Amino acid sequence: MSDQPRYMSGFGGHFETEAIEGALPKGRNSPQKPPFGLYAEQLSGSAFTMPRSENRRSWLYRMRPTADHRPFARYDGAPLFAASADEAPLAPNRLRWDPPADLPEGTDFVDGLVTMLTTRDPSDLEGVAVHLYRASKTMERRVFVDSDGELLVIPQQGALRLVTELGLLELEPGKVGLVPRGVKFRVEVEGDARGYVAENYGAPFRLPELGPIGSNGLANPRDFEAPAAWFEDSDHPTEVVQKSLGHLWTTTLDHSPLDVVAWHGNYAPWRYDLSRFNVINTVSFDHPDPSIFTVLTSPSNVPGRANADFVIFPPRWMVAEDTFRPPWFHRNLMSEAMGLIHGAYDAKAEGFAPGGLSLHNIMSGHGPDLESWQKASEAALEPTKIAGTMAFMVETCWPYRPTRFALDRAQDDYDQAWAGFPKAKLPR
Ligand SMILES: O=C(O)Cc1cc(O)ccc1O
Ligand SMILES: [Fe+2]
Repeated sequence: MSDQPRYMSGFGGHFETEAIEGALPKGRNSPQKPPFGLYAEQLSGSAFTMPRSENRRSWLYRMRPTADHRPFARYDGAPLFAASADEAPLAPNRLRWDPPADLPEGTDFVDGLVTMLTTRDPSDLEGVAVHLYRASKTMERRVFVDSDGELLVIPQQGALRLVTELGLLELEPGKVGLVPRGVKFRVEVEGDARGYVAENYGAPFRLPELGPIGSNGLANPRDFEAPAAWFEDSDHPTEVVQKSLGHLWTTTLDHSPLDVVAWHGNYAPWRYDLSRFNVINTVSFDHPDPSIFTVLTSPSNVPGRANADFVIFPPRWMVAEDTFRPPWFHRNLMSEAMGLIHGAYDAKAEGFAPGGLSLHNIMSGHGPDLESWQKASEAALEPTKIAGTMAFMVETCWPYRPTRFALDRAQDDYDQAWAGFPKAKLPR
């Protein structure tokens, strides 16, 4: 078995994969005696009885059952992670953050997670939280697992290697990776890695419907890569840090739980290269709603009103005629958290740096800052390419609430982005 990741292509596919030939039972899920004395374990990411289109489960064939563990105790090694929202009433202000200068130093991925924005409670099975991470140490002899939601990892600086129960995923800025709810993993890093994590407590992310766009476009299913089976046979004590019901817990196993030798099913991690996104936009006039840039959506119970949308603003041509091309001024029902992987965002000339974050919550007025508005109002409307940039948005119907850490570090002059607009001149 090589330590070189191998991938299988397709979003939501029913995969089967074995790291050792003959490890995967044929024709049944739970034979009386699985090959080599492996344990069969079903991991369900949906209720058993959900419709086929919603049903997600995989069968894992592992060296020991997950059930073999001792009790969990409170974990306090990641004090800024799993923090709840600040309890004071939240003013309807727009908020923005520079990349925090005081993210944890010298930590691994788990201890380097910092919760910035939260919605709902994980036990609602709805909502999304936005975290930052800084990791300069590989997770040694420990793994993390999140019972509260799936994790969309969005690197901004530095490469990560996700060693998951189902296989290996390599990520670097420009790629995103998803670890499903309940899947254990450790993160290996070289150097100082930073980025964002969207933790989705609700329905798992899926590709949006394409409607009149047709059968191709936006994120295409074949560009998603799930890992082939990979395992480690280690009898070293291994710590499991688990996030459950909004808190962190720890227990230590006498082995590595990354011991899944074979698996099959449609509940699996994946990675996706954002540069594969097929951007659709106007070729005539007007700036369409940003829903055209949706990579993934987690629906809520209200049709069309997402629990969470992961939206990107990739390099693209702007050709609209007689049009104010950047985002227009707007107020929304949906709440928008935005991050920047690299480059500059076309609605913000200043103050929104790679690694930074902004929050435009329910009904708060926002849009281009003064400088972006001035430039775009006067620009010659030739075809121009927006290049060298990748911003993203985690949009949700549940208004965000920042943590204390976030509130204490918000820029104090963000409102100035929209100060000084000239008054319209009406005919006399
Ligand atoms: O910059 C923002 O606020 C995100 C955004 C972009 C866009 O093109 C249209 C609407 C919108 O909320
Ligand atoms: Fe917006």
